[in-house]
Amino acid sequence: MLKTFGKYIKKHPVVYGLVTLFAVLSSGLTLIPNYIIQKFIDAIVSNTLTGHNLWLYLGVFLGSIIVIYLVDVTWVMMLFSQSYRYQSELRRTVYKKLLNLRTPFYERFRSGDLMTRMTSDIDYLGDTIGYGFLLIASNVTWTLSILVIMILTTSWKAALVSIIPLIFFGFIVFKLWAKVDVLYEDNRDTVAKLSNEVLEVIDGVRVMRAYGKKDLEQERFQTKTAAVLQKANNLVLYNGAIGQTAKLLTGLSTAIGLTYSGYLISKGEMTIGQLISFQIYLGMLSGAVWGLSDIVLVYQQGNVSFRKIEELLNAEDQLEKTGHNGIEKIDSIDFNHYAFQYPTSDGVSLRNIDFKLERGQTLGIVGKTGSGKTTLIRQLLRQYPIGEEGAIRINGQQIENYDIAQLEGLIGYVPQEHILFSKSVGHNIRFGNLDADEMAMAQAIESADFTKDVSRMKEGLDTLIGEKGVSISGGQKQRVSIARALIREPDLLILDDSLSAVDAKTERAIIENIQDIRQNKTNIIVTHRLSAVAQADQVIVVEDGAITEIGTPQELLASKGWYYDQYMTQQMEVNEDENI
Ligand SMILES: Nc1ncnc2c1ncn2[C@@H]1O[C@H](COP(=O)(O)OP(=O)(O)OP(=O)(O)O)[C@@H](O)[C@H]1O
Repeated sequence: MLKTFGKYIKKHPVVYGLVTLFAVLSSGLTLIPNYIIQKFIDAIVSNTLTGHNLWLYLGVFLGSIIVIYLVDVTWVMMLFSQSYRYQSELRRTVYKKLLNLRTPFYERFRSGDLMTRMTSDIDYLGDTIGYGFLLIASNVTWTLSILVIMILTTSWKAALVSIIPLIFFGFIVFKLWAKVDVLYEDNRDTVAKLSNEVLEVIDGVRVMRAYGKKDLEQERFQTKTAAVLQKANNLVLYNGAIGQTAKLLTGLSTAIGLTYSGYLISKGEMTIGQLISFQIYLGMLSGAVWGLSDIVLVYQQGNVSFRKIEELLNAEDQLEKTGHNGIEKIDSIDFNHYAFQYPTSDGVSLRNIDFKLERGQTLGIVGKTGSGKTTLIRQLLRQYPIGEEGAIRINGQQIENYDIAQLEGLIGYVPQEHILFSKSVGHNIRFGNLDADEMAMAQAIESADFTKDVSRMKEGLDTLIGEKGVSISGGQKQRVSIARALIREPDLLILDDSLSAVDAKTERAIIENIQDIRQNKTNIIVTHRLSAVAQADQVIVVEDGAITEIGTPQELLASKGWYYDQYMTQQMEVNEDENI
């Protein structure tokens, strides 16, 4: 951490140079009022105080206080505004990293943990570089200045005797160093787990209520907060122990100093003014040492957060690096005896996948739940490392050779779980193509069969849809997501079970619109409802990660396999529905 901070400080030499200069200046100036008090008392005791001297002392005293105030305000302001700048720069860097990481990374890190890193950890780091620098700059220079002035203007013997307990305090703090680090990490991790719990509960609050688990969840939460409290108490115990030890030892230091000073006065080696001044210095020294002990806590807290942020910044998503070949359009997609296994899985999830899709064609992917349909789609989206067996080729070249961002730019993907932002309906659709004009918006909305829904909304496209689209229906969410993909006019459109929440008639209308407006573009439709792929050029049936049937819908019907059985069952269901 210190190395990284050092680099940052070197990058801003003017700010930190001035801050250090002002801190040293302030420490030096802070000693002036005390020195004036010493002079003033000695003048009274020795009966040498004149009116001129009195005004002089008062002037210097007040003047130094004002200058100290101005110097302190300036350097503390400079220091903290720089540490806020550090926080915001770091937050931007971490955010950029998060945007670049892919699925395997997000399977390893939980949302609550990531939130804690983005918020408290970055805050702590900002505090460390700000408050930590302040503690070092002011307390170290202050401690040294006080010691020097004590030795020079009061009694070096009394000064040396009095600092013995303070040296002992430094030793205790050093011993507790490692323990405090462990406690901080423990405490922080428990808080991160709790944040995760809160996020999950908020997400699933409706399910929880529906299952009558509110009280149970409350109890579980209480247990977790009790654990957080326990960890916090451990920390408080150590923090308190350090603080109280500091108080005890500084008290001891004062007592030793006072006794020894009394002895020196009786021997005529110290004046009353020096004694009072010495005691004030000793009080200041105790404060400075107390501040130095705070450095340990600030450092340890910052260090724990630093490790968490470093872990994020160094994280890999286990994906190969992006290729460098550019790609402007997708003319063909070719899976060649391709196999894939999830990094976290024991078994193979796709085996011997072999098919070819030409530009302008529509491919239907069907099969039982959990058979591997989404897994197959994820390969085209490069969400996971490419499997070691076989190949995926686009326009005849291995997919991994292409620049991922360019490839992503050619694909419009509508996932199973609809991710909507808590903004307006219009914003969510336009997100697919920020340059789209009103005509393109209207066209995409019409093709997604969403025009009527918009006209029924009081605020039209400006209707706010709340977090995760809470204020619109499941079918509406699906159609907003489809409109968002269509407005992009992608070379390849992938609908991953994206029509499950709309009725058969709406589904038919959307599929017809898509085929109509997307001539000469490629579509992949993953579905459980076979009617959605009845017009596809090619359909594959996936079972247990392998293609078991492939052909046109008519060919699959004729071969009387799974597709045929499923088709007949679904036809019967449709007939029953129509008869009701
Ligand atoms: N991230 C993952 N890590 C490990 N295994 C996974 C992961 N995602 C899915 N799987 C496994 O891969 C298999 C295929 O899952 P997939 O989601 O591709 O099925 P699917 O055919 O799309 O199912 P559904 O029709 O229910 O959406 C399942 O056995 C599933 O448990």
